[in-house]
Amino acid sequence: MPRLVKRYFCLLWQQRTMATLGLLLATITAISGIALLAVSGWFISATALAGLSIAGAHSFNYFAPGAIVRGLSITRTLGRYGERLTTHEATLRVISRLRAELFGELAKHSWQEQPLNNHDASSRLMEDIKHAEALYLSALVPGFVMLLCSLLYLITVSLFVPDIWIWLAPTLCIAVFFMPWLYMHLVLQPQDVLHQQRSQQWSSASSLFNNVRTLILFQRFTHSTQQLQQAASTADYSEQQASRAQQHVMSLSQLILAVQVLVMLWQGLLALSYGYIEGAHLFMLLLLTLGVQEVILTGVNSLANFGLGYTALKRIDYLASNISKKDQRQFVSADATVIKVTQLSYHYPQRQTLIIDKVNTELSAPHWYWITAPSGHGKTTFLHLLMGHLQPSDGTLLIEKSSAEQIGLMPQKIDLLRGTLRYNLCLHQQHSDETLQETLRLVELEHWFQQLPDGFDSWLGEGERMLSGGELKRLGLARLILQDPQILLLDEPTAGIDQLSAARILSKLHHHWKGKLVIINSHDSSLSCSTDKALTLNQLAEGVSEVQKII
Ligand SMILES: Nc1ncnc2c1ncn2[C@@H]1O[C@H](COP(=O)(O)OP(=O)(O)OP(=O)(O)O)[C@@H](O)[C@H]1O
Repeated sequence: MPRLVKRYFCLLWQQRTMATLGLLLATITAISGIALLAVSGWFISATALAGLSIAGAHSFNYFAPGAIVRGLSITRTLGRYGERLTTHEATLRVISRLRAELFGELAKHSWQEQPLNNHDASSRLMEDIKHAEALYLSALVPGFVMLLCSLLYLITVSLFVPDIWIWLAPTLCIAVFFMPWLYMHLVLQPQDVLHQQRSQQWSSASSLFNNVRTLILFQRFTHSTQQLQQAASTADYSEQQASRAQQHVMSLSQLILAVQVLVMLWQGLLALSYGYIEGAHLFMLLLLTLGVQEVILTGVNSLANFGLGYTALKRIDYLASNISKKDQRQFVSADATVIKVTQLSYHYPQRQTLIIDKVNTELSAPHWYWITAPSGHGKTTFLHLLMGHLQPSDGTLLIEKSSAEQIGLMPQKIDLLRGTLRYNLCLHQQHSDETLQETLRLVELEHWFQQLPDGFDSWLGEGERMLSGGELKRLGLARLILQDPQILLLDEPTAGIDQLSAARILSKLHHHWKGKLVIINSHDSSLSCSTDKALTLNQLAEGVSEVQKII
């Protein structure tokens, strides 16, 4: 059994009192509903028969059945309220724990390795979580009620008409087991595929709208809209198929239930002709059959929902167990900050070729290392391995006299958060205005800062004040300066900044980060200082690379 399925039932077990009470009340509600229909039907027909003669009308006991009908009606109402309270409470408790655990696991996801954050994948995930959460409320409760009511129905009718269960059991089994299976395969699974198609369509449409200008510029707009239309008509066709299948399955269900009523009527009439039962009882049994069928019709979806929920949990489990890799970097105490890389190899899960292959090197503070290599040769990948965002396929990364918190990365692409400049610089940390001003001076953003209307409280981001490419890089550097880690990893820190400014900023940072270990990915090693060291990532053969210390 998949780990998450076990975990789900474990969480449900923790709420067993509430969940069992919910099941019990749901069963009581359903049974009293069915009984109400049957007894009131019998009561009406028995009263009518009694009313045919004066003696019968006088001798008939109206009070007992009347009280039973009233009692059943009250039980059903109370049961329904109680059931809602308990089942919803239990579901809420299980869901909140399950969601917290799932999102906790997903937070460990290595976004570099699997692009889970794209619309298709996240929409699929949300749909799966929804199906999984519906397990108790939409599958277990109605499924349990359906099975129990069907069993009690068989026992009850057999008490009145012996051996009738032999005739009714096959149709009941088809309605209870085969129809949910059919419903899942013909209706729910195509609907699942449809959800995928619609979400792909949505992401293509949003990509189209976001890139209208580029597409028009390259004269590909008409082509893209045609593709979108094609995707839309495929999804429309799937939707038609799914709704047609749903109609067919529902008609088949009705047919099976009609057969069940006919079997009941046929066997009941036979029993009546042999004098085993009275007419009023036969009428009651027929109403009982109709009542049970209502429960079965709701239950059919529930067993199908169970299948969907189970598959969804299995899928999330697979995802979670494949993404939460343990940090393989080893941190040891020592006198100096050193990174020892031994036989380090890495390949992205989607690709078989190694991006980094058996790399051996030692990088120590207080030095600046410049990694230069042609584009696409794994420089960024190497930094993400050092940062712990990616885990090595092979080899070891030993980091001496430092901890995971003491390693900071300035990524190639600097994201601007929609918020104030202070928020964008501090990222939820506290720094005085003097420190922020000093930092802006280091990255030469002080002139830009002076033009801001509200100083550090000026809003930045889409629709507000945007920064140029070079200014964004400086903001990224400023964030790292404020974070102040022991080991600094800089990915293209000066791209987009003019050479003179870049040289000035780096010279200031050399002074500011004195004593630290700095590793830079850059295509412009001419900016390096005479004391810096260079590393080249040489691609030796297809997919084979090596870090080589050349100075
Ligand atoms: N998330 C990913 N999934 C699969 N392959 C990837 C992923 N990220 C990068 N790659 C591939 O790994 C290789 C190395 O990429 P990387 O970004 O490390 O190169 P780089 O040397 O930093 O390039 P650049 O100088 O252009 O920034 C490239 O061929 C790239 O296509």
